Amino acid sequence: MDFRAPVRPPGLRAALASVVRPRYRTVRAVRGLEFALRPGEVAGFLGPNGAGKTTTMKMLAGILHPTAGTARVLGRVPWRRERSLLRRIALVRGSRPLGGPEELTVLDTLRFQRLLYEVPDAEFRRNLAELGELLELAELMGRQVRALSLGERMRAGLAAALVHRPRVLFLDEPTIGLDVAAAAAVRAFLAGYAERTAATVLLTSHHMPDVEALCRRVLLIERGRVRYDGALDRLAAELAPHQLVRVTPAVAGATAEWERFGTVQERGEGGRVALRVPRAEVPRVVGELLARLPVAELAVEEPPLEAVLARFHQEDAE
Ligand SMILES: Nc1ncnc2c1ncn2[C@@H]1O[C@H](COP(=O)(O)OP(=O)(O)OP(=O)(O)O)[C@@H](O)[C@H]1O
Repeated sequence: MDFRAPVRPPGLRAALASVVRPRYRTVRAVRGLEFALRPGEVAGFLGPNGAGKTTTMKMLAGILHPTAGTARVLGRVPWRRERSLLRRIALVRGSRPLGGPEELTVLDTLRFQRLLYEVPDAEFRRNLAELGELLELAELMGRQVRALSLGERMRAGLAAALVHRPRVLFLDEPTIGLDVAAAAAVRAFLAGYAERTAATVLLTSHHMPDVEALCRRVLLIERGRVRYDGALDRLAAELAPHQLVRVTPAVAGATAEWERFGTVQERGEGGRVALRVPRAEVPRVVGELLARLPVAELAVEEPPLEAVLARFHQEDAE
């Protein structure tokens, strides 16, 4: 997917010139991206800023027409915008949870969605009752959208996106900007929704708790291409060249020359340490530690996903 982006040099003269003779450059946002989701699957779609996640989601939701390539959602080409498809999918953007006029109340916004998606009356009332309860919308129904906080907007936006019971859900950073409790509530709601309705979900988020709560499979993209497609719990093993070896000495305060075994990452009470050890050397290091030191506890862990991705994103940017 290429964008034709205007190029505007700084300065008034250049700004005027660009009105008369605009110049453009081509931005390649997504290239050769290939993946398929099984029905009912909930997959995380990860990658650094600008990797092409939102562009991909917009194409799959029928909002953007790609300059090359093809895709199918529920067997249809999304950018043909067939009503039968649009009525079975939804895109929720955390940065803009509710479209439509801000003067409408939440209830009117939901009614507007009902008309747009031609949801039969009985089904609308049933879905509304369920979503209203799960998202605690009772107090918000009569309020104007413009007066809602970000967290309230997100709850109302989810109800608006789900009132037609989409089979496929594209979630673009659904917890962005939410406080810890609101983000946890949205996560719990989404996990419940996916399980109850068996919807297929593609989720982007820079918050690992979202991904860990919802997805067993993740796709990691980098500059518009798939870099990893597999189980979430194998992602760290795939990307991180080291593991953490946590050691608690049997005798409090007993130390070793830790630097001989790895890089000390943390020190705790009673001489506890966490060592960063190159993956291939972990068996040898564990063997040596056990042989040389009275050890009360020893554990080998994958490094935290946040740290692994942060390092990966940084390398990608370099
Ligand atoms: N309308 C546009 N015109 C020009 N370039 C665009 C346009 N939309 C996106 N891009 C560019 O395409 C690339 C991919 O952007 P996209 O928004 O898909 O990334 P993303 O992975 O969703 O990033 P983030 O995590 O920051 O939301 C970026 O380089 C971006 O600047």
